[in-house]
Amino acid sequence: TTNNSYTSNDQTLNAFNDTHFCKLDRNDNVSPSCNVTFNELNTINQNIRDDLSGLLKSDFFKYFRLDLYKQCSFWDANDGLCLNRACSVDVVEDWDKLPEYWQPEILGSFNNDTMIEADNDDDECKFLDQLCQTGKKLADIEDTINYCDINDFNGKNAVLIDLTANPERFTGYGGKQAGQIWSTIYQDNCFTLGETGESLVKDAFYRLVSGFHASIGTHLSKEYLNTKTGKWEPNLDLFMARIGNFPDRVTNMYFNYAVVAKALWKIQPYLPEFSFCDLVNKEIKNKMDNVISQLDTNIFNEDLVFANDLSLTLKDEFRSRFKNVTKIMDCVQCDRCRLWGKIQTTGYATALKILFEINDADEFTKQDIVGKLTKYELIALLQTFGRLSESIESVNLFEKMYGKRLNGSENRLTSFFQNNFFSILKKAGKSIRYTIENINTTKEEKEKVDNSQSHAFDDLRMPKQKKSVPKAAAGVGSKWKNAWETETSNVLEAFKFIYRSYLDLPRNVWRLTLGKAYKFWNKFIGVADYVKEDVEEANTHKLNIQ
Ligand SMILES: Cc1cc2nc3c(=O)[nH]c(=O)nc-3n(C[C@H](O)[C@H](O)[C@H](O)COP(=O)(O)OP(=O)(O)OC[C@H]3O[C@@H](n4cnc5c(N)ncnc54)[C@H](O)[C@@H]3O)c2cc1C
Repeated sequence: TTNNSYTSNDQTLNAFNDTHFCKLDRNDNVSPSCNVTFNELNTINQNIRDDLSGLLKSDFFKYFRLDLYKQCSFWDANDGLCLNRACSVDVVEDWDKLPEYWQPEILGSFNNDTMIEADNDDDECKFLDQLCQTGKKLADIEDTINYCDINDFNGKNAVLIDLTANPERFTGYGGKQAGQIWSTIYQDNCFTLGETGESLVKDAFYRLVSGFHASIGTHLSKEYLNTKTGKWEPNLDLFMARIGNFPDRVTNMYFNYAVVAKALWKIQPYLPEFSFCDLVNKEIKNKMDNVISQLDTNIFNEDLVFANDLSLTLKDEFRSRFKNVTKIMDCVQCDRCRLWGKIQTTGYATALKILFEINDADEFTKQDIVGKLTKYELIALLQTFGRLSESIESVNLFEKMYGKRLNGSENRLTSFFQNNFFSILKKAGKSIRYTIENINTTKEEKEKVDNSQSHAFDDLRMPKQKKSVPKAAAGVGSKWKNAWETETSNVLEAFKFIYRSYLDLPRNVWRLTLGKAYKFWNKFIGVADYVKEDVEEANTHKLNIQ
């Protein structure tokens, strides 16, 4: 099933105009369980970005093993194959180029069966032991504390994949099949009724899934194929239609960032005990340390999600439902999407295991759980954090693009002609209508409208929309006086705008022509296009119509 072309249809443009993008209060906490604001997470993310990217591109973290042909256990998933080139995965075939610790002799034969079946003394066990220094047999790993199937990565059909050669981006996968997967995942959010703390657990589960979904949507909008230029570039309209217009989805991405960050923070004390193969050990540990030391415990309070009196059954249910989410990735009919879907769900599953299964008061369980993490869980955890880090960076990028478009500097000439006299008159007309309607609407009616626009998440404080029209005073006389003052100021503003626009026009046209001429000349003589169109800001005068 493919959904190859995305054009800005009317729905998108309307969505863009009515956007909620700027209505998130960046100084609010991300959620009741996170003692950190959106702004603080943005700063943390900026500080760790370079080290994290370097870490994820290192030979140790950039390879992953996965069985891309595992059968979907939920339904017959043969009704839609993604045949786009972008859906495919390039697997590693040139083994000679791989670092020593990924060589088949060290990994163990790919024809061996799953980990559980693996002989305790075989090379793969030794390799994993070397990573975590557990000295424990793999068959000992308790499956009752896992939030994913950790055998997924060792099946006989598992292939080795270089993640840097297969970035997560727009693939064209979508339609009924992808929709079915998402709706099945959201249905997993139906917990047994009547359990204590059910709503918090349900809320956490929903946020995790929605944040994961939003993060994918952000990546595919950030790296979208522009079919005209053949380049991968950010698509603001697509981002707004899928994520930007939904503050709860943006919030959920930040929530997921906090969850995974806290899990990483929790394993930091055990970092010296990890052994990442002699060659890269020190370098990897330094980088991990640089990243994790920027995080702190307040980012997320896992104890608030699973309340103390929470019954074990509800926790078991949470675990098995999340396991289902990781399993349903086998039904994704686009290999590239399945790869990243599996990595991220495994990353979340690992974070949940660290957060919810470790008993802080019991040092033995801590060491036991962290010590038994497999290489794949660790890679998935870091890669998932990397995906979320990029999502947050992208949200900030899209916000800048959004601001630019709103201020009209993206297309100055178009914006100039859009703001011609007639559209100003139209805006002024709307404004008069709005003023009169506002005067005639009773206080109760206004409150009703405001309440109907309230959002699903109570903890997400959305600043009330600023009313630019002055509040009508009690008397009818002063209402008409206010309306008259507003309208005269609008008419004056309109005339000022037109006057300034005609003054600025020759200069803006000259700058635009010069910019284009530079570009054309560079293209003609074949040098890099170093002159950006927005090098010089054009003179713009903002229209302040009320
Ligand atoms: C596991 C998986 C991985 C994928 N990876 C990729 C990829 O790498 N590249 C790619 O191009 N496509 C990928 N896709 C496809 C992509 O997620 C969309 O399904 C596809 O682009 C079609 O989008 P859509 O607008 O029809 O709505 P969908 O994204 O399919 O969403 C279905 C419905 O869910 C609701 N919804 C949407 N987002 C959220 C949210 N964050 N929170 C709550 N509700 C929401 C909306 O009501 C929406 O109509 C993947 C799909 C899956 C299932």
